[in-house]
Amino acid sequence: MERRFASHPNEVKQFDTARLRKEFHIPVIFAPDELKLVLTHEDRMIVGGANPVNKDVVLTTDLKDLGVTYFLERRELGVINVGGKGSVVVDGAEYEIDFKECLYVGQGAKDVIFKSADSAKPAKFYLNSAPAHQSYPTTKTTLAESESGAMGGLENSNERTIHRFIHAGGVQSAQLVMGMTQLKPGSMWNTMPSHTHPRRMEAYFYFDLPDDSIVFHLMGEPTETRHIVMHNEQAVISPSWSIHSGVGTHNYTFIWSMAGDNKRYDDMDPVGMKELQ
Ligand SMILES: O=C[C@H](O)[C@@H](O)CC(=O)C(=O)O
Ligand SMILES: [Zn+2]
Repeated sequence: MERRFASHPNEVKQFDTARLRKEFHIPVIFAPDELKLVLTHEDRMIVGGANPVNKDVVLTTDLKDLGVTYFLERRELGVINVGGKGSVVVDGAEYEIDFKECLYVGQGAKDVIFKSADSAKPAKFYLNSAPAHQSYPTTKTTLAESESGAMGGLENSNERTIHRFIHAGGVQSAQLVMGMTQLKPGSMWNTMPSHTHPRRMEAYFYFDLPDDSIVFHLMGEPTETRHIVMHNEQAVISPSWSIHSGVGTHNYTFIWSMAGDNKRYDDMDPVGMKELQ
């Protein structure tokens, strides 16, 4: 497991492109038959992926990684499948998780195994895990069961549908909040006007993006914005003090996830358009 430390905004102001990418950009989420994990010290969120192709992928850890005997001993997990049909087996109970479906796995689950239904169309499980000191029930949510709503408009090129899976009013968790936003064709902007939430960090994972398209992800303090170029199926870490927004050369979908002091989706400090620099 890769470990990244947290960054101070005064230091980040000095970063060049390579350093910004090294600290915040996660270029590889899926590798065949592997579990890829990045632990950031921003609220100790883990961002990663499991991509079972020719064999199942097991959620493992060792004493050096988390200092526990099994991964979810003191953590909870959110999973969204962005690939072919698959399933997640949690302590012997199998949950079929199809494209854009979500599984929450509560603290204390000992054995978590990721499976693909068809190796020609492997499942791609995007993963987020946060520390948890209380167990909540393992729960699957389909797109139709999620709390969804329309946001934005075509005149601002940000017509999109938001799906909230794990949040205060949905699937219960200790601190993890997770959902997915799908942009309509012709809409390129997410989360503009932008916001920060000093009470929670956030991670974005961009997908449904053609190979020859990119997203300029925007980060930084509102008066010190920077960009990180994103390709399909890549993630980016947003510290609590940073905006997180983006504009693509094509429409796309992204998964957002947060960890921190509360689970209130609407707890955001809006940044006025005229404040941005
Ligand atoms: O704190 C919440 C997050 O930044 C996202 O949910 C924003 C988002 O999905 C969007 O505007 O499209
Ligand atoms: Zn946010």
